[in-house]
Amino acid sequence: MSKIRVAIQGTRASFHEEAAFKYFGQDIQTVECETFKHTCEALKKNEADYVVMAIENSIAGSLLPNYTLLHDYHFPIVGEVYLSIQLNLLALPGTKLEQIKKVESHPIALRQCADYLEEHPQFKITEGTDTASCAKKIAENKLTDTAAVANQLAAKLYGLEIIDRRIETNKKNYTRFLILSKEKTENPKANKATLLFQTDNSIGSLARVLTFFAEEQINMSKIQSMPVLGKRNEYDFYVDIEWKKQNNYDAAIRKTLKHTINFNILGEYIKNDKV
Ligand SMILES: O=C(O)C(=O)Cc1ccccc1
Repeated sequence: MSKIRVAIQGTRASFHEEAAFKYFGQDIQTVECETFKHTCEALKKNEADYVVMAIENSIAGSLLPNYTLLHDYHFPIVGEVYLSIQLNLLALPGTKLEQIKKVESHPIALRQCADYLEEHPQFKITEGTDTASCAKKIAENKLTDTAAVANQLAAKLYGLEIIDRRIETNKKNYTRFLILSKEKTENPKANKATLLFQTDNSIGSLARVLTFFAEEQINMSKIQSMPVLGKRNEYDFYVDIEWKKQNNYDAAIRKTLKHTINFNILGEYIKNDKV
């Protein structure tokens, strides 16, 4: 049987692939894409079955351009995965820390080990497209003066050595990834949903909707607003909600539908408890 094809932004062994492994298991075919938009295009053109897309990081916050992609492509969200972001300094085997002059990684990863990098002012820092591509470049070009900030998976895949382990500032730092597919799948065990709607620009219009959730014992785990393109004072609200009883969810949706504009359920899926 052919493997599930999963599109990720970046290179094999990046955190996106680690997230894909956590959700689907290791027996998948990773489709490497240059940008997040390319991952959506791969799904649209049937070159992939799923997209794994980071949406939020505990340090860097929401990845706002990815909310725009959710809006524009409208692919159903079929799952989520939280990944603990554990960062290491990777170099060619046998390299000593004293030899390292340059450090390269994804901007979020660099930000997450800011304290460590400040302690080593001799490093010249460069941003790359993803953590794993920086590791791969060191291995392919045999760069003896360069290190990458990346995960253990990248060390293993590209034959690099971890010369400093767990260099992230905050050890409880995580990223939330969404799993997108082309088709909606009914999941009777779903206990979380992402909604997208607008409210009119009047007093209490959003507050009223939030009250419906409270009345139905529904927990709102996140709200993100994004301006509606070309319309001043109008916003799209992306709301994540969690429930215990299906009838509470159904009732809340019925009420919300009546009091919002352009109401959409972007996906109903199983909540991934944080790592
Ligand atoms: O560069 C990577 O490995 C990615 O997948 C992007 C990223 C970087 C840091 C934290 C989470 C995701």
